[in-house]
Amino acid sequence: MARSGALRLLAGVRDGLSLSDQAGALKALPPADQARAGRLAAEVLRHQSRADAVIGAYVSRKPTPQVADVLRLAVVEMLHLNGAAHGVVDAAVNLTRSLGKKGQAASGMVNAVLRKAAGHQGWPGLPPQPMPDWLRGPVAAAHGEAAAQAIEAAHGAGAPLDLTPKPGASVEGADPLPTGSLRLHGPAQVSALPGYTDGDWWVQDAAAALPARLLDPRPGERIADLCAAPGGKTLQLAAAGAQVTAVDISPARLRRVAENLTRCGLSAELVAADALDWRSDAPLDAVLLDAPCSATGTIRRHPDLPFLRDGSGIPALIDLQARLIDHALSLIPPGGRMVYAVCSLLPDEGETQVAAALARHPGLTVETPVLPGTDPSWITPEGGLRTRPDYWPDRGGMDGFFMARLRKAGGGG
Ligand SMILES: C[S@@+](CC[C@H](N)C(=O)[O-])C[C@H]1O[C@@H](n2cnc3c(N)ncnc32)[C@H](O)[C@@H]1O
Repeated sequence: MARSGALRLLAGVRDGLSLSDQAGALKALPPADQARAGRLAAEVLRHQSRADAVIGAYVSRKPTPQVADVLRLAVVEMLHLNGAAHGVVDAAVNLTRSLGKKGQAASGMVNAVLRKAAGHQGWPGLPPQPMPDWLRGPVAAAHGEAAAQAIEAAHGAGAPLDLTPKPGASVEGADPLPTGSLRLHGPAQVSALPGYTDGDWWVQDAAAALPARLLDPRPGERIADLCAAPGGKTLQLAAAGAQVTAVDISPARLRRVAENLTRCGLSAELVAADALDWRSDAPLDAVLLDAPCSATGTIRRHPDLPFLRDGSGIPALIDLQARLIDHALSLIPPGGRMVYAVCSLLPDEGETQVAAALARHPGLTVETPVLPGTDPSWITPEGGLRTRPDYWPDRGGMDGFFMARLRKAGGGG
């Protein structure tokens, strides 16, 4: 059942739906099968080019998209997830037969191809799935070819589960990371983990937890968290004792902020608004702007992203980010601070945005990030902090983020 669920999810991605858009699509399956279907679909997307290389060695004619997904799923199960060949091949043949007349005609071919693929020796040496050209070009230009390959390998490895603990909280069995996050390896049902109902922690990638730390919130400070949902950074700011206003354009996504705050026993003011139109009633001490972006730093956990995007939306995002930076700066007093962050691998959304903001705002400065557990080599020439999926390879990587702490001209600070 999980396999047919995975195929349904893959067909959805080919139709332009993200895996998270399809969260309700498998409701009829038991929860464990839904979870396994999601994991299988994600692994196929992470290794599609490698699976296609294996399949290509044994097919004489290009299979239909549906049959291609059955073949890819079986190859990934056998060669990557160490599934027992006989069970995987039988299941794939049955799934092919269930695809109607064309499937029945293809089932013999599927059986023959997969029996040969089961003995394929070259899987570990196959190159990782390449990033799409619109992403690979700028990443390789900024960081070099070796880094682009290392990032691709990190995308293939997927992501562990990171938690941000409330001050003083711990989670049994989780590895503490140098930056203060906790890391769990292997699949886990989040709501069944110790401390979930008590709200001792929330799910947040280790790199995603850095922008709020960079802002260095103090108890009692009034801080606006712009573009706040689902609220990982709002929770960090509130847990540090700040008076937080969380602004997001999406009321539905803000509801998730509310749920997370309630579970963790924290509070913040929630405002559903376009951040570009929002102004605070009372003076602010600081702003955190986690701007909407290409999300290309999160491909480890969202392997569907390269299949759904073609890069055409990026110029509009870059324009929006620049306008949000200018507006955020208008919200803080002279001498006030803001952190700009994006979960993007693209310099145009990170390093270049900050360089452009410095040029637009005379007197604006970037403060060198000093964050426990981060490496000085992550600091960029603009004075921001760049994280990449290939960092911490032995620990399981981290999301790609760019962040910078900006100090507005004037004031005493
Ligand atoms: C990268 S996510 C934010 C993640 C969040 N800061 C966290 O840590 O959980 C970007 C968010 O920006 C919101 N957004 C996009 N455009 C916006 C705008 N013009 N004003 C306010 N929020 C916006 C989206 O609804 C989305 O929730």
